[in-house]
Amino acid sequence: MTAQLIDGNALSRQLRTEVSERVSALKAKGLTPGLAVILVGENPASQVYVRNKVKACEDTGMHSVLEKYDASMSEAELLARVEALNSDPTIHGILVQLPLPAHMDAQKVIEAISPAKDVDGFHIASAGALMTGMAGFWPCTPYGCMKMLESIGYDLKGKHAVVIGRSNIVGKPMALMLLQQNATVTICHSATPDLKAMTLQADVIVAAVGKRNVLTADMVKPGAVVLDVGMNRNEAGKLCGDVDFDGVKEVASWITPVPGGVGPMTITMLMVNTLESAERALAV
Ligand SMILES: Nc1nc(=O)c2c([nH]1)NC[C@@H]1CN(c3ccc(C(=O)N[C@@H](CCC(=O)O)C(=O)O)cc3)C=[N+]21
Repeated sequence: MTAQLIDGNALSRQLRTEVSERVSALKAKGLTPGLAVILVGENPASQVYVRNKVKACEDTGMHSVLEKYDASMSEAELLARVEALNSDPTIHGILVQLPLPAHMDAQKVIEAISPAKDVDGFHIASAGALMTGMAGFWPCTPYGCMKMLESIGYDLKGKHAVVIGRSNIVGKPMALMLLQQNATVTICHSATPDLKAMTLQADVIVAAVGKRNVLTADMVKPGAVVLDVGMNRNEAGKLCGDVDFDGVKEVASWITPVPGGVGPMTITMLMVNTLESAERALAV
């Protein structure tokens, strides 16, 4: 058997078209959604991601501001920039690109962002909203994974979902979103003694570790749905995920590729959150 592809580029195009239409409707009411992206330092991967985010804004008709600062910027200066954007009425979403330089406390900077503009969904208020089912912003990567499952008409009710990885940005929020859709959820991590015994029971597997070949074909139940959140490079410098794609695609029913899978969906959900924030601002 060969799995069908969940195409993150195609789904992103479709969702971004819907976003563009809602952006036009807001503009007709006199409001242009705006995203501010702050990049501190010269991390080459971050430069690429940030450029993609700004381009996605332009493509959907949103306003965007990219603020680039030297790695020597002080934490106090960054906090002052965040404060200024919090009170800027043309900005509905604020994203501080991670990782930040080592002399900064990333969580402290995130907590300085107004929860109303926390389109990354990293603020403790956003995490609390997700946990309790209140209105807030969902972190973009797991949110994109949920949209991918929705796109294939997958009903999570009564299914067993196994999440590999427990980060605040992907693993933990992913588990909560799957739980909200009535899946039985298992979170596996570096201290899980027998990962394969867990994944073999899974109807849905989300691999979010940041290490190649965490999931191989022998670990997957035939017909399972596999979502690959990994962003790694192989020896040849080629982008690859956490899943041994060539092996697992022979066992799974659906699988996301890397590149062209969860990555573009992350950016799409950032657009969705920013639009949503602007719509909420208008509703006030
Ligand atoms: N505050 C903050 N929010 C983030 O959302 C955030 C962050 N910091 N720091 C870095 C990570 C990484 N990230 C990616 C988003 C899209 C792709 C993506 O579109 N990838 C393409 C390939 C891009 C390429 O060729 O390098 C794909 O998978 O097809 C990748 C990585 C967001 N991040």
